[in-house]
Amino acid sequence: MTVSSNKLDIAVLPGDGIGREVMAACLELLAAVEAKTAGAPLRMNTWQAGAQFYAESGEALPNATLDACRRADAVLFGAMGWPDIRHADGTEIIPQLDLRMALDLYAGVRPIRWFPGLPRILSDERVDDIDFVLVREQTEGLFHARGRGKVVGDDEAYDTMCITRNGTARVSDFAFRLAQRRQSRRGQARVTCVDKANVFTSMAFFRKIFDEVAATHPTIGADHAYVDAMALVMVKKPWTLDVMVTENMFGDILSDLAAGLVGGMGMAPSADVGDKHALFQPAHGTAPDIAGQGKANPCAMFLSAAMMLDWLAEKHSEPQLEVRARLIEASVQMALSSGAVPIELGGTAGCAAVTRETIAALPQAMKAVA
Ligand SMILES: NC(=O)c1ccc[n+]([C@@H]2O[C@H](COP(=O)([O-])OP(=O)(O)OC[C@H]3O[C@@H](n4cnc5c(N)ncnc54)[C@H](O)[C@@H]3O)[C@@H](O)[C@H]2O)c1
Ligand SMILES: CC(C)[C@H](C(=O)O)[C@@H](O)C(=O)O
Ligand SMILES: [Mg+2]
Repeated sequence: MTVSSNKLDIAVLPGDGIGREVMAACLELLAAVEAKTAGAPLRMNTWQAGAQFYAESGEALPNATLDACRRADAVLFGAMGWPDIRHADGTEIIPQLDLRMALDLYAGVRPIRWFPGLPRILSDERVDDIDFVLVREQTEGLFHARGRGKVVGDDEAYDTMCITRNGTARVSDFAFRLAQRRQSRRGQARVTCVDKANVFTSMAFFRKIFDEVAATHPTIGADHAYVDAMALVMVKKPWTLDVMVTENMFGDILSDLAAGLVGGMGMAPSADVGDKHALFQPAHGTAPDIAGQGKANPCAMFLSAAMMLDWLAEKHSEPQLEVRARLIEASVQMALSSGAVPIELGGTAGCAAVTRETIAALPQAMKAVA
């Protein structure tokens, strides 16, 4: 790690499709933010990986890229995968899953927040209060089956769910510690275990371990919900939710549902966090339907970069990086509420316009953050 030189190394992996477009916009924003603030400079180094790179070179995640991610202080990631580029078994080239495993990024942190001023998806005015975080276990669950699934004859196929004590305990503990930090801001906090413990042994085990961890955090509320019922609550009263922790596949599905509540995938940032490493990426994919058209909403990428700055600020005791994170959030809010409504939300602002307006809002955001 590079704290001694006071520079922080960021491995930048733009990936495929709109991953490249939102990453270019994000690097522009980060440079503009850095030019206006003190604190450690970020040294951005771009590395190859992804489906397109696989099609060209036969490698999805070259060793040089993986090593750079291991060495870096953080990884900033666009999106990877392309529906036409697949392995022989029909699955896709998605090296982000290899990165999650290699760097042991066990907590998928997916915050969902409403940005006032945007056209509402739900008519209820309490959507303004939507502010929850989905914490997704990311190293096991049903994704344990990746590369291990089997087809028997041509009649049956099996993928196996794996839930371990350690995997569940550490992600549950992560969720409670996150709730604790939110409690200091909001006055109360609750972690909901989202499972399917009414049917599956593995899920009853997940809940049992969650309950054991909850007992070690007596000041934070804890409850449970079945994943199907949670899908309903997310749509009917998402403003009641706080922190949720769930199995890998459930978290993948619910996080897209959650993004829909606040405008779409372009509003959903995320962080893949481990004990040593962290990777920051929008929750969305490469969006082949709009790639190359300048229509991508870069806000999720911008907000993921803000999450990276917060994580680096805490890890390296660099409060100026936290200021930069607040600046990005404030300027995104100002750009959105001053009329740069992304195409995804029914507006006319493409990737370039949202980026331009966000950068233009920086001076005003600096006054608000000061
Ligand atoms: N983190 C990742 O890298 C990641 C995540 C999901 C999917 N993928 C991959 O991406 C490819 C496409 O997957 P998909 O279509 O299921 O999901 P997707 O997230 O790429 O797109 C789903 C829908 O959301 C829209 N969308 C997504 N991001 C947007 C943005 N920033 N601005 C505006 N609209 C946006 C798309 O246009 C599309 O209509 C697949 O190859 C998939 O495996 C990668
Ligand atoms: C692309 C895919 C492997 C990935 C996942 O399923 O985790 C994505 O959907 C996500 O949500 O980050
Ligand atoms: Mg997903």
